[in-house]
Amino acid sequence: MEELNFIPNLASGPLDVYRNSASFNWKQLKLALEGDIELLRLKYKIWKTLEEDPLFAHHVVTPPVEELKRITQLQLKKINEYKFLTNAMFNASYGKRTRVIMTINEAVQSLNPSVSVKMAIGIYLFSNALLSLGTERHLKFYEATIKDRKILASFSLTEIAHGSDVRLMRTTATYDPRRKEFVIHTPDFEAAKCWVGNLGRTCTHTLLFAQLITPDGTNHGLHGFVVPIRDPATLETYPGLIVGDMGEKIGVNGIDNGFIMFNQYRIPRENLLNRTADVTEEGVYESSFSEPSRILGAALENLSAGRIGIMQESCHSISSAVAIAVRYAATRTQFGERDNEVPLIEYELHQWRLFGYVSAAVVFKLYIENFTRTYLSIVEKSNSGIRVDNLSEAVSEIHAMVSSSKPTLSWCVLEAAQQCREACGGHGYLKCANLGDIRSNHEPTVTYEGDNNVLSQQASNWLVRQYEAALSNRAVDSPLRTVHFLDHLPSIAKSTFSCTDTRQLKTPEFIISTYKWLLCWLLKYTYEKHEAEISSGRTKVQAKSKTQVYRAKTLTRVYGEYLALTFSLQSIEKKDSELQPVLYKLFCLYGLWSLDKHLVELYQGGFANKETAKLLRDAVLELCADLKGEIVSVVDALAPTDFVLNSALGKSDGKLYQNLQKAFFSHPGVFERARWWRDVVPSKL
Ligand SMILES: Cc1cc2nc3c(=O)[nH]c(=O)nc-3n(C[C@H](O)[C@H](O)[C@H](O)COP(=O)(O)OP(=O)(O)OC[C@H]3O[C@@H](n4cnc5c(N)ncnc54)[C@H](O)[C@@H]3O)c2cc1C
Repeated sequence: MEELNFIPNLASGPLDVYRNSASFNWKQLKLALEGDIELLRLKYKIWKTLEEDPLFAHHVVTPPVEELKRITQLQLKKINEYKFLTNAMFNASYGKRTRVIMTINEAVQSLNPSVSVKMAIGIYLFSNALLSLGTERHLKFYEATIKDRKILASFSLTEIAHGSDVRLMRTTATYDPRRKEFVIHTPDFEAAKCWVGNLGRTCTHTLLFAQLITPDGTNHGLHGFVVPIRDPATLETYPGLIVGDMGEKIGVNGIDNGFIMFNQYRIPRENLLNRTADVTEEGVYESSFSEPSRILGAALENLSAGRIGIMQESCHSISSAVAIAVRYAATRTQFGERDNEVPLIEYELHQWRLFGYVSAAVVFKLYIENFTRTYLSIVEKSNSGIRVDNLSEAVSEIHAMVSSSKPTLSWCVLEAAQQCREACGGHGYLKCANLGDIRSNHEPTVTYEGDNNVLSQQASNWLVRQYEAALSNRAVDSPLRTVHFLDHLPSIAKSTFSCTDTRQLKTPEFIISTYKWLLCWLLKYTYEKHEAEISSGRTKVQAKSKTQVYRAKTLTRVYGEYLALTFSLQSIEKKDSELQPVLYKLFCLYGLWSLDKHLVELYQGGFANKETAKLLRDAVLELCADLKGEIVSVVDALAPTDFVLNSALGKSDGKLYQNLQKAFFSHPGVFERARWWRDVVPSKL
């Protein structure tokens, strides 16, 4: 236990009543959820350092948008100066270094999401792209970004008229062999790049995706280019560019999202990221697929790393939201019998509203920690040229996993933030509760790095392909074994609900086998509809579109939940025996609480009988009741420090009304007469 002394103890107070009934030590659970003591130590070091720095002090009143952008940029500069990524960590193996970078990102995100997004795009996404899409000639940009921090980058893909459908983007990069340069051009406002984080005010370079055109007029499709935007010394944009800031958004206002139009803007030929394809000095296009395994690894990294980062951040957002709402529920009393007021947490309705989300937070954390390790080990092997069996299939499977999990997690976290806000009643609506900021800063994650509904379609396409293979007795391409159960399709499809007691439902075996049935049935339901649409004369695109609602979309969500369950279960099985009882309960609650939302499909497909809904819902409520004595310590394990949580309702001392009074009384001008009083009182004439 001494090894966990770097985690500050919690102040004694009203929450002790519930803390004392926990069956486990919350610090040990915290370590189990983090998965690595050194990374946990680093997180606490970052939080402590930033707490002591006035630049990171919280704002009681939201500053104007332009000021938020200034502060965010200054905070990023300061974080660079702190050098949380030490030289030793920087020189460690790819897997270790990336885990450290991800931890720094998570720690910063829970304090100020705008800074972490700024850092993730401006430093890590860009430098990763240089390594994976570029070659030796781009190392100077890499060093200047990640080591010297002289470059702050942005990522320009989205255009005004095209976002999800990237193929039709219209920004061009035409090669001019005379001057050995690419000429970047924006034909009209609809083709302006937009939404680009860091572009509005601050970035020095952008990673631009544009249609590459050779002198013979051939369009070779979208390629990546490093494009200088501003003079780093003055932040003046270069001639030939029209760059603007997009103005106020409904969250993450510290980020300067911008738009840009290029007017015959020239960049050197060498700025094309040329790992997979190049243009010779004379203007001949050459594809260089000399090392297919490395190229695939590179593609994998680019596609998935950013979305994994979003999922890690989502885990932090849901952890903070449930910590605030559960601590509030344990200290806030309302109603009761004979003047004996009862804490909200005692009400079954309140438990049901919140505990499912607490279980989701735990399951997601364990899932993402486990999955990240698997993912990084595959990328590391492939980058270093070590043979990875079925790499191409693994790349497709990981893409499907990420494309289903990002929607499943980010939507669930958004629902959680809203439910937690409501569970704190009117006080939850105060800025000082922090639930509003958590919600609105999290919200765009369902859209950026791939809109959730569009990503879902990519995941279901992969799933249906595996189903087709299983139907025709071909091998399922699932090196990570996420759908290897399709080899037993006929027997799974025949299974039905046979439980007679809630105890039989509250087991990983029941939950996992029910999910397998559900996936098999949704695959059949989606596939058969698609085939029927094709038979009726629709095109493939039309048929895909007609299978989304109730079918493919639900299939993807269920697959995302199944992944969270199977990966977290693997992790729970290896945890300390003292922690396992509570972890299994949380696992079962998440599984059954999620299955409750799929009862229609369980009945529709003939799995359920007349007892199913009753037993399943009884089991959910029993688990909620069982977890009541544990839940405060569970959220203690999930929560960051009080400074980071920044909530008058969710402080770990549980002194709800004292903290609320302090927040009210310290609000600037709280007791002042309105400065504008003269404008509104009746004039004396
Ligand atoms: C805060 C924020 C930061 C961002 N940062 C960046 C950045 O740094 N760089 C960058 O390049 N971009 C950035 N973006 C843009 C983001 O990546 C895009 O908004 C996203 O890819 C979606 O594209 P879109 O907005 O054009 O939506 P559209 O593609 O127009 O989609 C609109 C809606 O239609 C639905 N839809 C689309 N196609 C289909 C279909 N086939 N079937 C059914 N429904 C469909 C989608 O689900 C969506 O709900 C950012 C966006 C936000 C909000």
